[in-house]
Amino acid sequence: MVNGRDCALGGKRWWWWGGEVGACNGVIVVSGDSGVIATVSGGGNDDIGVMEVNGSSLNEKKVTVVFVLGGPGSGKGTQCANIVEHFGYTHLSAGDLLRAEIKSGSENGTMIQNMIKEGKIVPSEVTIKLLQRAMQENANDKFLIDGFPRNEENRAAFESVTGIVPEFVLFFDCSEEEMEKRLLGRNQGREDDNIATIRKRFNVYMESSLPVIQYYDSKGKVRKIDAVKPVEEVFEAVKAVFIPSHEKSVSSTTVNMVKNKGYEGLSTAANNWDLK
Ligand SMILES: Nc1ncnc2c1ncn2[C@@H]1O[C@H](COP(=O)(O)OP(=O)(O)OP(=O)(O)O)[C@@H](O)[C@H]1O
Ligand SMILES: Nc1ccn([C@H]2C[C@H](O)[C@@H](COP(=O)(O)O)O2)c(=O)n1
Repeated sequence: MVNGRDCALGGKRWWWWGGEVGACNGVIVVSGDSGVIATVSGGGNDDIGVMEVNGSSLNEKKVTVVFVLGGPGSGKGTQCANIVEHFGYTHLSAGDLLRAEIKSGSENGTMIQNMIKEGKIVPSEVTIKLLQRAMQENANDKFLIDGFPRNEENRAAFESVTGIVPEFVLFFDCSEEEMEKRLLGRNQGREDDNIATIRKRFNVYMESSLPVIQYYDSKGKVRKIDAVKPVEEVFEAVKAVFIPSHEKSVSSTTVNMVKNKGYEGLSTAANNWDLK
C-alpha cells in the first residue's frame, strides 16, 4: 500500500497516493506508468488516487467522532443502537453505507460488491466520501463511525482529508470462536456471512485492522470492552465509557461499581497482544 501525501495545487490542498500528481487543464490528475489513472472525479483505486483535503463543508461544523472497531460479529452494530438511544449519537456504519451504495446502482456498485464478497477493504476514497456526505447531511454533531478505519490507509486518509481526529476508539474485544458463531447465526441475508467469506474477513481484520487499533492505543485513545459477554453486560461497560467523567465521580461507590463491571484493564480474549 502506498501512503498518501499532501500537496497544494490550484489554490487547494490534495491528498494523493501512488504515481505523480499534477494539474492538467485545471483538473487534478495522478498519473502512473500507463498515463492518467486517477482524477478528483473518480478513477482512483487503493494504489493510486487523489482527494481534496477538507473538500467538504464538514470543517465548518465541529463534529465529535467516536470510531467503533472490533472483529466481524463482535457486536458493534448491536451496541451502536444502544448508544444512539442513550447518548444521542448518530450511527454511521461504513459497511451499511457501502451496501446502500451497491443498492443505489452507483457506478462503484459492482466493484464494492465484489470486494465485500471477497472480504476485502474497499478503496478509502469511496468510503470516506460516503462518510463525509452522511455527516454533512445530518444535523447532529456527534457520530459513531462503525467499522472504519479498517486499515492504516483508511485511517491516515480520513484524518488528512477531513481533519477529524476521533475523540476515542471503542474497541469490542471478542474471541474468533464467538464471532464466527454469531455471524453464522445472524440471519440477515448478508452475502458475506458464509464460512468462506467469514474466514477471509477474520484474516483481513487480524492483518489490517488490528494495527489501526494498536496505533490508537499508542495514543491513549482506545477504550476496550469485553464483547464476549451477553448484550446487556457489554452495554453496562459501554455506558461507563460514555458517561462523562464528572458524573462518574459523583459518588466513589458508583465508580467502584462501574470498575467492578470491568470497563478497563480487561484481559483480551481474541488477541495475543494486550491493550493498556
Ligand atoms: N453480546 C452478544 N452476545 C450474543 N450475541 C450478540 C451479542 N452482540 C451481538 N450479538 C449478535 O451477533 C450478531 C452480530 O452482531 P452485530 O451485527 O452487532 O456485529 P457487528 O460487529 O456489527 O458485525 P459486522 O462487523 O459483521 O457488521 C447479531 O446477530 C447480534 O444479534
Ligand atoms: N471501512 C470499511 C468498512 C467495510 N468495508 C467492507 C468490507 C467489509 O467486509 C464489509 C462489511 O462491513 P461490516 O458491515 O462488517 O462492518 O464492508 C470496507 O471495505 N471498508
